Amino acid sequence: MNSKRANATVLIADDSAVMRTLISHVIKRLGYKHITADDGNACIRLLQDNKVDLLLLDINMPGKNGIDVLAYMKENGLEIPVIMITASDDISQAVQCIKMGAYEYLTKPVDNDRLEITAKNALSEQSLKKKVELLEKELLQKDIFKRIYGESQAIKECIGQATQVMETDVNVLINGESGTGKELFAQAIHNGSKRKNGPFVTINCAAITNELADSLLFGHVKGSFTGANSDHTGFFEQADGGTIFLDEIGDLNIEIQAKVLRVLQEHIVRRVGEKKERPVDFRLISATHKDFSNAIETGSFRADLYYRLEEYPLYIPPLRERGDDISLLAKHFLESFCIANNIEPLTFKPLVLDQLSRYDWPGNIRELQNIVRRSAINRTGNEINALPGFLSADHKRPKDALPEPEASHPEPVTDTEINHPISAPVETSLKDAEQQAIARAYEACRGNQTKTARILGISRSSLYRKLKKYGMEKSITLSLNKTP
Ligand SMILES: Nc1ncnc2c1ncn2[C@@H]1O[C@H](COP(=O)(O)OP(=O)(O)OP(=O)(O)O)[C@@H](O)[C@H]1O
Repeated sequence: MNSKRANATVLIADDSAVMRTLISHVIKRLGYKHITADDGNACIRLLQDNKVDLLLLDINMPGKNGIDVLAYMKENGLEIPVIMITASDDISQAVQCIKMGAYEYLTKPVDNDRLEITAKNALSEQSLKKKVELLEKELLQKDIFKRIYGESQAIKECIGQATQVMETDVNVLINGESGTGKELFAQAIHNGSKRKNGPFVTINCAAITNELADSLLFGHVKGSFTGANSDHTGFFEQADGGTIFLDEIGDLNIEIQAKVLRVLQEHIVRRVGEKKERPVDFRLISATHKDFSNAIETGSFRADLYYRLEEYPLYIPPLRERGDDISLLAKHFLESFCIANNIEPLTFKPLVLDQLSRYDWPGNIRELQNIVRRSAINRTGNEINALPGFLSADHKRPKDALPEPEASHPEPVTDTEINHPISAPVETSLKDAEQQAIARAYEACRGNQTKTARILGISRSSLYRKLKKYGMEKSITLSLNKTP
């Protein structure tokens, strides 16, 4: 017997003790676990408290009857197969139950062989349904993230997190260096959300001036100021039913921040020159490459707005932390370039791929894309064999430097490396101890943030925040680069 089905739990709900015993014997013989309820209310309680795979449900029970239980399951989205057990004069009720979604009905006295077959079929159909749902989800995920290339552990983690959050309506704050793909992720989250058929409105906050902010964000009515020649729908209203993406949110002027906060709290906008309030239904995704902790400390960014934006933080790692993704992306961009420009397929000489992978990519994927295009244009044959002066010397890593950390080439981290006792004096503050622990783990993992976070038992986003908070990111990176 399939071990998954052997673990199945069957709930038997019948007010007759004799029926419960008879059915339990059959279920036991099939190798399934069973629990029993003697009325409809007990059945609902057991459904609430247990993971039930199959329900055998009597129609006529005291308190809530079988039909009430079915109605409860429907209302609460409980998708468990139900086999109705009914007296032979209750066929019309049984038919009603099938219409309400029950899998099958059996009449009393229950024929054991029929019960066995029906229970087995119901469970295997259910497991097949779950497998199909899972496959559909995987296909959907592939489709949604199809523009995001990468096989590294780091990017897979980002896709995993984005998949989890996309079905919800929480605000997402995407953090990462410029050119890492923040906008691509924002779009993917929208495409995978229940708002996918609604608009996706992108605003570059750095480009919004104080004078135009109200009108751009909230709209205006004709004649409300000089030059307002017609009504204008603001960005928040344009995003009604969809997603608004506030890019470079860290650059939003402090005065505008207060206004954005109000809209986030109330989901109401008022156009300039109009008294009427308009409800707006949007989901907010924002992105920044900035360090918010400094901005909050210096008063240039409102803490209350930040906490609203960051209901779910998503950190996109820089390209240099994505190992083999550099070659993978370079080849992808080269192929796309050839197709788009109708030129014969080109390849990279291994030496060039090696040079690309030993570069720090301060401009991340955007920079890689540009360099691939330039090298394709400058090629002499079908193979790209040089990158004439394209890579800035400041960001090249010497040949004998440690390769950038990546999960697909994990550097073994020994217990002794990570389990150094923190030899701090008793009077050392918690903050110092935390800083030391992070520094040790970070160095032991050779700067691999994913591994560091795992070792410290915190999420990547928390690690990222802590590194920023202690101003450690840059100093640690520098010290790692100096490692002989
Ligand atoms: N994983 C990826 N696979 C393929 N293309 C990518 C990937 N990530 C980013 N790109 C491409 O790189 C470019 C930059 O991406 P994007 O604009 O999303 O980055 P960003 O982090 O929002 O940049 P900025 O901070 O400058 O706004 C785009 O052309 C995008 O299509």
